[in-house]
Amino acid sequence: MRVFNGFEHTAYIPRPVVTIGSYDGVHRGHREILSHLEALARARKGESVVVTFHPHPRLVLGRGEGLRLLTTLPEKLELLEQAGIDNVIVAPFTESFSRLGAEEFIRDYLVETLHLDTLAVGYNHHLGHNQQGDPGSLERLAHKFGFRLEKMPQQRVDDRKVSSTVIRELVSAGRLEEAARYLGSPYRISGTLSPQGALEGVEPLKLLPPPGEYQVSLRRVLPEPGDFASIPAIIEIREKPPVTIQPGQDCLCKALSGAPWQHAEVRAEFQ
Ligand SMILES: Cc1cc2nc3c(=O)[nH]c(=O)nc-3n(C[C@H](O)[C@H](O)[C@H](O)COP(=O)(O)O)c2cc1C
Ligand SMILES: Nc1ncnc2c1ncn2[C@@H]1O[C@H](COP(=O)(O)OP(=O)(O)O)[C@@H](O)[C@H]1O
Repeated sequence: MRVFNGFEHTAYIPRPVVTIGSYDGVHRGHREILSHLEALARARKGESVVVTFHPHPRLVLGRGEGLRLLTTLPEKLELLEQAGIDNVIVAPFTESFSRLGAEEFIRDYLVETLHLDTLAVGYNHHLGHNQQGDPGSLERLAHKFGFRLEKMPQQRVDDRKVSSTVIRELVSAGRLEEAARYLGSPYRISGTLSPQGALEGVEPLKLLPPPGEYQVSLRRVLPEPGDFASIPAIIEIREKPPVTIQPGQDCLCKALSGAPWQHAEVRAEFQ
């Protein structure tokens, strides 16, 4: 998978089949779009492209109060790679970028820079300034600029709509099995293992489950020959400091002293 930092750094992509969004969590609704994107790219003899934003739009637009994310950027990229995506463009989301209208954005970036073949969006997708570009106006723009538009129906699990918001609520309530069902894979956190077994450097914006002890399966992000694929561990999420969260100070991996992966980047997957 190729990752480009911004549109100005993209290389040539043949017949781009594109989708756009925050993709926080890369949940089952997202995955449906992604597998459709892959199938379309193969059928069109092109390549799949996910355009995602960093930082999360809500943090830039002043609606990020208390927002915690299901995935850090590296976690999101790993999940997109596992989904078989060919290219990801990480668009720096700034205030001035957010002021672009849907038409301007599509013309300048998707048509003139990428030369897109197809745009695939979910049933409720909005883009552009103040989210003015709804699926109806995207249809008009597809006609005007001559690309194909594919709209995906809503995905439900247990007869409930899958969304990043629903999954954030489940994780916040410690309902990690249900969260995993909506995500399509276990909820995970990443950090560096200290010799004392603490998980350090956890992204401050990462959503953590409530304080308590949890069974996890721990694995090295970059496995080395001879590594166990994963080892069972218990993670203790501590009460968060009241004002700011210092990276690494809010969770502790117990029962790992003597574990072989000190100083290594690890992922803990909640059971
Ligand atoms: C060019 C462009 C401009 C955007 N401008 C805005 C904006 O003004 N306000 C906004 O909320 N989202 C904006 N977005 C972000 C998307 O609409 C994004 O999908 C949305 O913020 C998702 O928000 P949610 O997670 O709160 O549903 C823009 C996206 C693009 C591509
Ligand atoms: N449950 C779902 N079913 C189908 N598509 C979905 C679902 N949830 C999100 N999507 C689509 O995934 C794409 C990326 O969504 P995103 O911008 O991350 O917002 P969301 O917070 O809704 O997941 C959008 O095209 C959106 O319509």
